[in-house]
Amino acid sequence: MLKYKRVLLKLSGEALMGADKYGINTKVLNEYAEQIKEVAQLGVEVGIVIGGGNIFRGLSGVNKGFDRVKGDQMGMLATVINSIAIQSALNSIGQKAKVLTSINMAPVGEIYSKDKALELFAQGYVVIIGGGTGNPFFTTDTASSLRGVEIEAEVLLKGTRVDGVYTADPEKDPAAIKYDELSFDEAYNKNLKVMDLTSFAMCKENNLPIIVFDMNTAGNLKKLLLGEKIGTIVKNY
Ligand SMILES: Nc1ncnc2c1ncn2[C@@H]1O[C@H](COP(=O)(O)OP(=O)(O)OP(=O)(O)O)[C@@H](O)[C@H]1O
Ligand SMILES: O=c1ccn([C@@H]2O[C@H](COP(=O)(O)O)[C@@H](O)[C@H]2O)c(=O)[nH]1
Repeated sequence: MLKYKRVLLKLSGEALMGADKYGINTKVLNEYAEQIKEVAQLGVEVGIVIGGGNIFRGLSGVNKGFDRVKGDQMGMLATVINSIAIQSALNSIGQKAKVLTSINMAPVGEIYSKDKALELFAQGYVVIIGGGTGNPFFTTDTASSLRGVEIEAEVLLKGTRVDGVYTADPEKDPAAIKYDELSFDEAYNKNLKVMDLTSFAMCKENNLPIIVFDMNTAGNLKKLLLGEKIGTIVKNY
């Protein structure tokens, strides 16, 4: 039996690079598409927000002399490129999927609205929301909490390349210890950098639990949706 009927899946842009140094690794892309199709076919309504770190981040632009707002706009466009890639990979394996964008850019995708997203869910589409929040100075983590709350998702699934939330960044500190669960307050107060603070705050205020899990292990997404305990859950207690 399904544990969650409607979810917001946040995918890491950086994880989409796989072992490459830049851009989209098609093997990873296709594996993600297979996992998403598998749960969509079970009847789960899946909204997706994907990052852009495999292509461009506003802050790295600042280091190279770009104006922050322009850099962030470039970053938001990077998330649209990733969104189109996911849509295309899903379509090629027979899964209906559409991109909605937070910035007006038809014909790439229709402009995002809650109503449009729900209409597409009812028609069996996976809905990919590109362009972040549409505003600079935010991240796709915050976009995923915002869209997750808006579409009334039951959970925000953060699929990434680490298998949960740790006491410190596990990619930098081998002594870091994994949590099975923790509260938003703990995550916020300990400044655990797996999600940004704005995103944690938005989920806390709106009571949207987050599960951080390893999206690079095939089958994990399905197991989660069927109720298996994978990754780390962050929620209100
Ligand atoms: N306390 C922590 N626990 C787990 N991961 C952490 C922690 N602190 C930092 N991280 C890092 O957070 C990363 C996961 O975040 P995310 O999926 O947003 O990746 P990203 O590189 O920021 O991708 P994006 O391209 O979407 O911005 C992990 O790869 C990990 O290195
Ligand atoms: O609402 C948003 C979301 C994203 N950005 C910019 O895009 C890049 C890529 O997103 P990540 O979450 O870092 O993967 C981000 O660095 C910002 O520059 C944005 O401006 N507004």
